[in-house]
Amino acid sequence: MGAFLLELVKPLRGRWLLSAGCGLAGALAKTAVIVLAAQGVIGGLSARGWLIGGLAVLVAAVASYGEQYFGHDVAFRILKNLRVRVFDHLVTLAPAGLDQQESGRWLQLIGGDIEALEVFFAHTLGPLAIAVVYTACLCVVFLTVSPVAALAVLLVALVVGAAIPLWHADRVASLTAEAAESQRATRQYVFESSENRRLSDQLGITEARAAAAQTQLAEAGRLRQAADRLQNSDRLAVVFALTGGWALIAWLLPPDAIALALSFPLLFAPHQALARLPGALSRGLDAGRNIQALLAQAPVPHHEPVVQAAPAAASADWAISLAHVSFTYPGAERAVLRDVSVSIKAGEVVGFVGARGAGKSTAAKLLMGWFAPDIGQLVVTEKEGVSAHPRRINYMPQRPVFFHETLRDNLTLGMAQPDALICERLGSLGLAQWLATLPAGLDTVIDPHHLPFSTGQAQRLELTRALLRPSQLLILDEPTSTQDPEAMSRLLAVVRREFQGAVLIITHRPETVAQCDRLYRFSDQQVAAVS
Ligand SMILES: Nc1ncnc2c1ncn2[C@@H]1O[C@H](COP(=O)(O)OP(=O)(O)OP(=O)(O)O)[C@@H](O)[C@H]1O
Repeated sequence: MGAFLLELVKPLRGRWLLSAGCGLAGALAKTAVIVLAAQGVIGGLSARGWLIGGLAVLVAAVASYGEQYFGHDVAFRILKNLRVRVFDHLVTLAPAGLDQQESGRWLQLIGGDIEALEVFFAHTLGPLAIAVVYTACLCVVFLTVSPVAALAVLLVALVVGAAIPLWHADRVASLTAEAAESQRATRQYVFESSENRRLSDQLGITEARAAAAQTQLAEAGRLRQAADRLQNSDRLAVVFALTGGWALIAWLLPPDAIALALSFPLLFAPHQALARLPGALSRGLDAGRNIQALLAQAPVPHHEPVVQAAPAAASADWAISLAHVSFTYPGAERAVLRDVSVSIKAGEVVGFVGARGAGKSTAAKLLMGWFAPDIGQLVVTEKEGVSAHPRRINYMPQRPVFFHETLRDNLTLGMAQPDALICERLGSLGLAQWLATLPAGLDTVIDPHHLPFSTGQAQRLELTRALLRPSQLLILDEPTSTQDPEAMSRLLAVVRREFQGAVLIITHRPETVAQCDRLYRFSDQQVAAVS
């Protein structure tokens, strides 16, 4: 873990050294100001003393600024680099690696964990390095007056900067970890609730979910406060340590070092800054572990089909099949599919039917090559001269997804498509009237949190999107779940008319089943062809 965290700071070590150097210079300059002030109070200060004091004030101010500037510069650069790395990695994990992952985990990683690392870099490594070097400098100064006094300084520095912060370290670490976990659960809860806001409204559970999220949020706050209280309670111990050290020093130092003795309790600010070390350290290490685990998660390689030549007399140009496939999800105990064979030919509309959880979507994911079968093969047969086989698959998931982009970009997903074609497709799916109501037509920006269309319209927009992307196999996962039977048969008629490739429909509804040329029924890990 330490190596991973150091590797993050390595490219920025120059700036980090500047920040730590400024911090050290600032701490030493402040110490000089305190001692010279004490000297001034007890017996007047020479002109040279005033000059040095004035310079020390200047150095302290400039160094403080430098420490903040370079320290935050390093922390924010690390934040940016990590966000880019995490995002790039998430892209490599999609789609199989992100399938069924908890949204709260991503939110916690991208929000909480990366920011905890920023705090970690800003408030642990720098202050620790400054405190260590500063202690050495302080000991050298006291050594010139009395070796025993230097030892006493070292002792007080160790008590204030190490022993007291470590006193409750275990308890603080566990409270901090609990607070982070509670925050993750809250994020998951809030995310799911806002995602399913319409459904929650319909079922009348919005209030209950909001109250539950509030309770969880309050619990995370309570745990964080408990950790803070524990760290704050150590302040009393610091006061005792400084008072004890002061008495010892006053007794040990010779009378001519009275200015040093007077200023003694004010010389340990860098050590007191370490009070938050255990909390920031444990949270930073925890966050580092989460991020490292994500970055170490290997992408599931796209599974390529076995390509075979189809006989010239074959009825279709190409076909894609699962041949005697068995499959268990990584980490799951029970196989979802056992010795399953399905096949889809060019031009067909095939339906996958069966109870919830029977493995219909899993079979579709295997056809798309998201996962490799444990046993059996993904096979594509194609006639000679058919250059592209159905690896160009369009998948319309159960839950429509929209981005904070214009309607045009939401539908084309960055592909250049003429507006006339987009409008024609929207019209054929019964959305022309709705389009006319939009203030800026295709340029209207869609806000995913305030969608300007119903759930049924959302599904038709998804279908428009699928029909706008050239593909050979269109997989529709529950495409008609929010449509009434009449609208649904109209939609499927449009798909049959507008789409030249093969269509695979995953469904529960008998009306949809009636539109299919052939059916496969999934049940109890098996599949049967229904004539
Ligand atoms: N990524 C995954 N990791 C682990 N288990 C999964 C994953 N995806 C699905 N499953 C499990 O595999 C089984 C089959 O799920 P699948 O989604 O294929 O069923 P389905 O027939 O499409 O159901 P539905 O009609 O509800 O969508 C279920 O028990 C599901 O919980």
